[in-house]
Amino acid sequence: MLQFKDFKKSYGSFQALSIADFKVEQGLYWLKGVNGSGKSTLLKSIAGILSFDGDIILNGSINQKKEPVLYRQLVSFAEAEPLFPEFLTGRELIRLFAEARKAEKGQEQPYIESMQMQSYVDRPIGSYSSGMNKKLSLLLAFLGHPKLILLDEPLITIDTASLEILYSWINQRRQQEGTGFILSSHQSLDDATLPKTGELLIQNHTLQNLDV
Ligand SMILES: Nc1ncnc2c1ncn2[C@@H]1O[C@H](COP(=O)(O)OP(=O)(O)OP(=O)(O)O)[C@@H](O)[C@H]1O
Repeated sequence: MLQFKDFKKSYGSFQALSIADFKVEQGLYWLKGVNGSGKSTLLKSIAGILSFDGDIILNGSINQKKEPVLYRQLVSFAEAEPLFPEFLTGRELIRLFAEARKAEKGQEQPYIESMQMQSYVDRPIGSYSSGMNKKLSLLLAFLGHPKLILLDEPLITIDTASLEILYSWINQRRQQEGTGFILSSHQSLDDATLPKTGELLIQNHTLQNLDV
């Protein structure tokens, strides 16, 4: 699903991550690591938001640096603490993302309904609570048909019922489209409704795969 080649990410003179050669097979992974270990840095690098040295390759051939448009259509990302333009409504933002990802018309509607966003999706985002904002960011990550969905701290802010809905979205995409997922979390999540392939651990600036 994902391959790192001579990957290095530094902030100024501080090297945050260094991954020589590492492959992540298709599946659902929990990305773990203590505060400051580099989880968000890694996810933002995979998403194409941060610059880095080396290469990240999707599905064996799509190099983020060589085919950035195609790559970004196939990899979506929901930030841990999303910030959106406050003057747009949720639905306006959904339309923008849907167009960029070439989503079919109306794809968002079942997601809006299952997450019970109907009452506020047409209101400006500036009026949203943090949980409403988080649900919107999760929905945006599912628009179109990405091959890989990255969710940074999906468990924070949303309530337990919404978490179950999110799990059902993830399971459905995995079953129907074979979508890959990398989810970061501080908490251990051994939930039978979300069978995982493995755990990725960031330690000492590098990445390990812990088989489960
Ligand atoms: N914009 C930045 N400028 C300088 N250093 C940064 C920047 N962003 C992150 N870092 C550093 O990179 C390292 C990794 O940070 P990152 O936010 O990726 O960790 P994290 O594992 O997501 O942390 P947390 O669990 O606390 O959210 C930390 O040492 C942090 O101080």
